[in-house]
Order: sequence, then C-alpha cells, then structure tokens
Amino acid sequence: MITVKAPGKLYIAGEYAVLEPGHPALVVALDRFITVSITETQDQGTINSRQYLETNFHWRRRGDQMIFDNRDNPYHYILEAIRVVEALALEMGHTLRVFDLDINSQLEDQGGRKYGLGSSAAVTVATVKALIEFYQLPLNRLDIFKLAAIAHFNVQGNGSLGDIAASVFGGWIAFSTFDKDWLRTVLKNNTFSEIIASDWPGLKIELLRVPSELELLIGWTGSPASTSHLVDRITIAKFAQKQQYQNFLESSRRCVETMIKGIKAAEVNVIKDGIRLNRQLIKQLGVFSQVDIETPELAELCQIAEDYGGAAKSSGAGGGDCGIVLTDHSVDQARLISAWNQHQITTLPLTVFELTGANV
Ligand SMILES: Nc1ncnc2c1ncn2[C@@H]1O[C@H](COP(=O)(O)OP(=O)(O)OP(=O)(O)O)[C@@H](O)[C@H]1O
Ligand SMILES: C[C@@](O)(CCOP(=O)(O)O)CC(=O)O
Repeated sequence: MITVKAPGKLYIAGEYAVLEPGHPALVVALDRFITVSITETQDQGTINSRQYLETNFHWRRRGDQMIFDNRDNPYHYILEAIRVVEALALEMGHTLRVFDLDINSQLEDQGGRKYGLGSSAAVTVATVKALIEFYQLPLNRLDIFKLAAIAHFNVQGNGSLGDIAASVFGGWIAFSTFDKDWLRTVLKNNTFSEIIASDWPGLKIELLRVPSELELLIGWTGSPASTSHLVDRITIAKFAQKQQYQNFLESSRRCVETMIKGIKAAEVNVIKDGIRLNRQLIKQLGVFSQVDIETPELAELCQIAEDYGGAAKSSGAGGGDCGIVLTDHSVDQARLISAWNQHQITTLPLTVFELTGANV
C-alpha cells in the first residue's frame, strides 16, 4: 500500500485578481491534510472516502477505460485526477492496473462542514501523487502541479489553481496563473507528455520566506461558501462593470507586488498595510459587483483583529469560510482570540506547512 498526503491552503491576498494572468496572489499551505492510500487489487477496485462513507464507489477496467455508474459519483476530482495521470502513464508505456483508493480528510469539521481550506485541490493533488507513485512515473513537483491543475481545471473550470500550487509546493508562495485559453487549446491538440514538458504561458510560482516575527491567525465563521459560485458572479460583473474591474485588477496587482517586496525586505509593516489595502480593494469589488464577499461575520472578525493591532481580511472567495490575520510582537493574540470566542468566531489552530526533504 502507498500512502501520500497533500495539505490544505488559505489565500492571504490577491484573490479574484489572481484569476487573470499577470496578477499575483499570496497563498499558504497549512498543516491539515487529505490522505490518499492506494492498494493494487484484482478485477474490481473501490474508491472510498471516509467523508462519503455511504457512497462507496465501484469500478472495473475495460481495456484502458474505467467503467462506473455515474450515479454513484461524488468523486469528480479524484476520477479526473486518475484519468489524467493514467493517460500520461499510457503515453509513457506503462500497463494500467486495478486498485483501491482510500481517502481521508482533515479539512472539514466533525459534522462534515468544510472550513474553506481547499479540499478539492488537496484531494486532487493527493490523488495525482498517489497514482504517480503507483505507476512510478519520474515526475517533479512542477509536473505534479501541472497534472493536478489540468484535472482540477477540467472539473471546476473557473479557478486560478493557486490552491493547487500551495498544496504541491507548501509554505508561502506568490502565484500568478497561466493562460486558460492556451491550456484549453493544447489539451485538444497535444499529448500530456508534451503539455507537461512545455512552459505554461503566464504561470509563476515563487516560494517566499516571510520574516519570523510575522504570525498567521485564522478565524472561521462557521458558514461554508461556494467558491465557484462566487467566482461566476464576479465574472458577470467583470463584463458589466469593465472599467471598475480593470481598476480593481491594476490596484490589486500593485498592492500584492508591494507586499512581495515587503516580504523579501522583511518589512512587517509593509506586509500588514498591504493586507489592509487588499481588504479594501476586495470590499469595493464586492460592492460594485453586488456580491457579499465580506459578510457581516467576516467584517466582525476583521474589526476585532484590527482592534488588537492585527492586519485582517477575508480569505479566498469570502462569503463565509475563513478570515486571516497577520500579527507581530505588538499583538496580544490571547486577548484577540478570547474576543473572537465571545463573538462565535472559531480560531483554527493551524500553522503554515513547509515542504522539507522529510515530508515531500
Ligand atoms: N474527503 C474528500 N473525499 C473526496 N472528495 C472530496 C473530499 N473533500 C473534498 N472533496 C471534493 O471537493 C469538493 C469540495 O470542493 P469545494 O471547492 O466546494 O470546496 P473546497 O475546495 O474545500 O473549498 P474552498 O474553495 O472554499 O477552499 C467536494 O464536492 C468533493 O468533490
Ligand atoms: C476567488 C479566488 O481568487 C480565490 C478562492 O479562494 P478559496 O478557494 O475560496 O479559498 C478564486 C481562485 O483563485 O481560484
């Protein structure tokens, strides 16, 4: 049996603008994981997720096809990840085999409510990593990003794939997305080996080291939000409010680039001010798009954190899920957390997950 894991993530800054190439976001991997185990079997394989226990998934192999009943299927990301890696394995001359997959997630609470920590990305990355080990494909981390990004893109279709980058590379990263029209075109005309070997136009993944006094606090509002639904609504506003959207893109780009410089120069105040400016930009985007990105619960979470000297904003698509706070020595974290508790905001006790030789 082979067991691999992939971490969840949170966006720190640059959300929505990062959907356009050339507009960076900051994103971190967190020390909560989705684990995938793969075991070779005969004839019939199962796909089994601890979070979907009633819906065991049965499949057979007919030649190079997986045969299953689509009505059983809550496993879109996993199946697409398998399809993509197996297509590459075939191109590389491997014979496909039958296996059981077992999935377990730490990215939701006991009651099955998601925290907004990128479970769809983590399950895709973990499945890709498991299959790559199973077929012993000689691939590097950027290859894994590309395969998982293709699988996720084929299912969700409207994300930047920064969540996949965080889950593959770990730590703090500056991420700019690639040209989606390019990917759509090459997927129709090229082999996976060719696509993996090419430079993806626009794609930039830079690993960053943040100053050690900078700490990340995460507050959870307890209400899940649908990222792809929120992104669709912003996409409508992008065409209806062209000029305001362009202004948003430009301001977000400048703001995140300043933050990246601040990180490299270890200037904590520049980074914190960047969070505050990015919060305002995203709030304005919500107002002119008429999308509730910073909900009243997220606004309260941020206000409390600001009262104690933290720099706070909604994380990711907003509409619920989590808010993030950057703190330094000047912030009394214990009092901030106790104020959050009094307002039904749950602190998620997570830290940034760095990939080291030992935990690749
Ligand atoms: N433990 C799991 N087992 C199998 N599939 C999972 C698991 N966790 C998540 N998924 C897949 O990911 C989907 C959830 O993706 P969605 O984009 O709604 O949430 P998310 O990625 O956690 O959220 P966010 O984008 O807010 O970070 C599920 O519908 C399922 O297809
Ligand atoms: C709004 C967006 O920029 C960030 C979404 O973040 P999250 O998955 O809601 O944490 C969308 C994306 O980058 O895919």
